Amino acid sequence: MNKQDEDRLRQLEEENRKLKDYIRLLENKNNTLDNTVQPKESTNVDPSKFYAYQEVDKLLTNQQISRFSRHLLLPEIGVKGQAGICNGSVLVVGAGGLGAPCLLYLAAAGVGRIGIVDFDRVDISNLQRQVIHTEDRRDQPKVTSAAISVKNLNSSIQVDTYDEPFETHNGLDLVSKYDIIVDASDNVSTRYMVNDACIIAKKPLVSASAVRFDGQLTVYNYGPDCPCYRCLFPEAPPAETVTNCADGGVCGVVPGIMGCLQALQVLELLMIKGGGGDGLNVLSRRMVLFQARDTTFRTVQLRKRSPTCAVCGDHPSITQLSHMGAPACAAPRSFEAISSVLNADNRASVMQLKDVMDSQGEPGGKYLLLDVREPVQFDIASIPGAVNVPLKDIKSKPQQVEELINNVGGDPSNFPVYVMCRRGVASVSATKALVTQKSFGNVKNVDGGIDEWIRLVDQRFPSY
Ligand SMILES: Nc1ncnc2c1ncn2[C@@H]1O[C@H](COP(=O)(O)OP(=O)(O)OP(=O)(O)O)[C@@H](O)[C@H]1O
Repeated sequence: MNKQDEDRLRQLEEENRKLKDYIRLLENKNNTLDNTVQPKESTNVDPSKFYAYQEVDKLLTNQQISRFSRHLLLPEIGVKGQAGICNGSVLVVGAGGLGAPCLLYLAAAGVGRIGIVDFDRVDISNLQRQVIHTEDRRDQPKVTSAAISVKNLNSSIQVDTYDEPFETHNGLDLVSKYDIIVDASDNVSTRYMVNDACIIAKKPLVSASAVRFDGQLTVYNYGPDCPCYRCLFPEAPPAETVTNCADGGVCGVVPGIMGCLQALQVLELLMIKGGGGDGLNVLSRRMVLFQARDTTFRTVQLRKRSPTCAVCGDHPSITQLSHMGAPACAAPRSFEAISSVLNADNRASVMQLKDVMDSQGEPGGKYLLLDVREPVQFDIASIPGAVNVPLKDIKSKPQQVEELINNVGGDPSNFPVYVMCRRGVASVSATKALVTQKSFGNVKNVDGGIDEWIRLVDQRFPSY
């Protein structure tokens, strides 16, 4: 360490010591004001020595000084940084896996006004990672549940709840009410809408995603040459290439980590806005990639803002919000609509499958029940007698199915094959793949799959 650094360090230590004394003094003063607490005797500190900290009194209340003292002790945060946090406002889109930890840390850090927008209700499968919700709040709006937890943590902040989707008609209005926006949603359409709204309303956007064991984080629309989401992804990816947590799964801690990192970026932005945040580098034009399998973080440089970007480019064509892909809260396509592409001969209802099972016994010798889910899902639960051949194998090696039929002495040209999956989507593809093979003469998709089986036949089958 050089002499200059040593001097600076000594100076900081001295300032910290004084600040600690000052905080102690104020704590004593607060306690005196609070009649339930006996006043502590001040040590031998003379308040007249602390004229240098008069400014503190103006930026933060005494209660805030006591509450956030551990922040104030950090030179990077200091009084101005904390005041920036306390006076700041943040809108969090999505109170799910990312939003839950992010909201809790924003509240704990004292962000003055927090807006929460989500249209969903608390489901038991959320609790594995959405730590802001609780068992007794099942079926409650997520925004209400999140607001309760946030207020329990810090009653002094203002919480605005929006029990509705962030949409084309309300997005701009919502964004314009807050300093910083957090995208904690889970779908492409919302990502584009939130991005575009932030560009149009000139707000920094802290964006993250988490699925399986992977997380990503960046800050858009902040600093010179910073690209926006649309600069990086001008076209929405095909729907079938996007994996969400409900289908792909997610290790609960991963969104926890990424949501905390989002909170950190928000706090840095607010500190800087308040005039503090010395030495803090906001994650703009860089993206953090977290890989939980071997616990690695990687930071990659992002390309510059694109001058041809449709929303932040030199000649933007987008000035209003619109959808890229299906709206987040639109009802998913019904299984009836999905299976209607098949001929009636190639379809069976779950009740028809049940009748076959009741009359002919478990699948095996007289008919085949092909479960085309991934093995990891088949292992969760399956119908007795079902055989697991994942969709990709059916497409690449349909002869596997022929072998299964041959093994029980059947003739593929008329042996009944029922094809099933979780929701009746993959099974339609599998049925189509088998039907196009001339060798199979009696293939039926089980419409609606296991979800429908649970609804109409067996409620004891675990839903996931
Ligand atoms: N346009 C939107 N407006 C408001 N909230 C949204 C929007 N799009 C997504 N969300 C919310 O973002 C949250 C994302 O959370 P998460 O990724 O953990 O998924 P989930 O839907 O809660 O759970 P799962 O995918 O396992 O069913 C959800 O609560 C969802 O309702």
